[in-house]
Amino acid sequence: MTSPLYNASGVMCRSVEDLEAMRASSSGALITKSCTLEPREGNPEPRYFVTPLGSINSMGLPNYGYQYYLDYAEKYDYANNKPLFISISGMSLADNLTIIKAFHERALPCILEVNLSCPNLPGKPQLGYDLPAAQHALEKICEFYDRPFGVKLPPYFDVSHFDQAAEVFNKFDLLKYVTCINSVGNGLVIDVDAESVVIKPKDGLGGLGGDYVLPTALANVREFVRRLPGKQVVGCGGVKSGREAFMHILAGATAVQVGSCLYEEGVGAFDRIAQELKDLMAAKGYQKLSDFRGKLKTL
Ligand SMILES: CC(C)(C)CCc1c(C(=O)O)[nH]c(=O)[nH]c1=O
Repeated sequence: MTSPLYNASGVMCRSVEDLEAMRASSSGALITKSCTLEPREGNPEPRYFVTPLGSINSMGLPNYGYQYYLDYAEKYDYANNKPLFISISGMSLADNLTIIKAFHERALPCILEVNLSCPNLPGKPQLGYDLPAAQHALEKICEFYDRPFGVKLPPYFDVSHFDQAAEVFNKFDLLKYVTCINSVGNGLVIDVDAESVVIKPKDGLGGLGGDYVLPTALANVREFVRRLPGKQVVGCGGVKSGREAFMHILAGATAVQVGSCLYEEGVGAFDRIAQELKDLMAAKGYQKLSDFRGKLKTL
């Protein structure tokens, strides 16, 4: 069976070496690091920090520029390999459109995923939190892009925001899936002994991953599954064993991404988590994911 697990964008996917390690792993797919028009160094280090409860990062979009990933996508052997997703996070709408147009011209089988945590105009919230701007961006993309694509969503925390966001996404038939969630933004991890923050950028503020975000990730998956008929939801956030993968699928996820845990454990995480999920399903008498997908009970 093809694994329902793959990497969260940003982890094990910046270089061709990373991508080839993902392709050789037991994951069911792979996604690239969000790319920009030009290559970027990213933020000063330390910019990723591991804690007992997960991770905090302010990488700053380090990537080799979109042509690097376009080149990888052109050389990719789609007939004999798992699906390839390309994450796009231009520094402006114009950059996003330039990048998407370049991929569109090549008509490759890879699937584009627009990272809505991408920067907006200076001083404005990220696109995912500026829904009129997100709708405008999606309209400009769909003026020419005519193939299925997805978006990576930041976490939402207010029910009205689930409603407003879903209202935008439901306007776009080619938007076939959403990935919930990106890291929980602007957390602050403190080292008591050093009396200091743990990452250099943004005076220590960074996106949280791991155990910190699991309940928020599950809520976003379940709420968007309910609100986006005909679309799929990919679960991301807090997956470190078969149990969390099971939770995401029970909440309605079609597939499940692994970020912080993959960063720490490496590609062995895919084998371990898939086996744990298989064992859990067997113990519960489930043969396939659709036996329990979206069947979370309420009280
Ligand atoms: C936060 C941005 C730098 C604007 C986008 C890239 C990104 C980063 C990153 O490159 O810092 N980290 C995340 O956890 N999620 C992301 O979407």
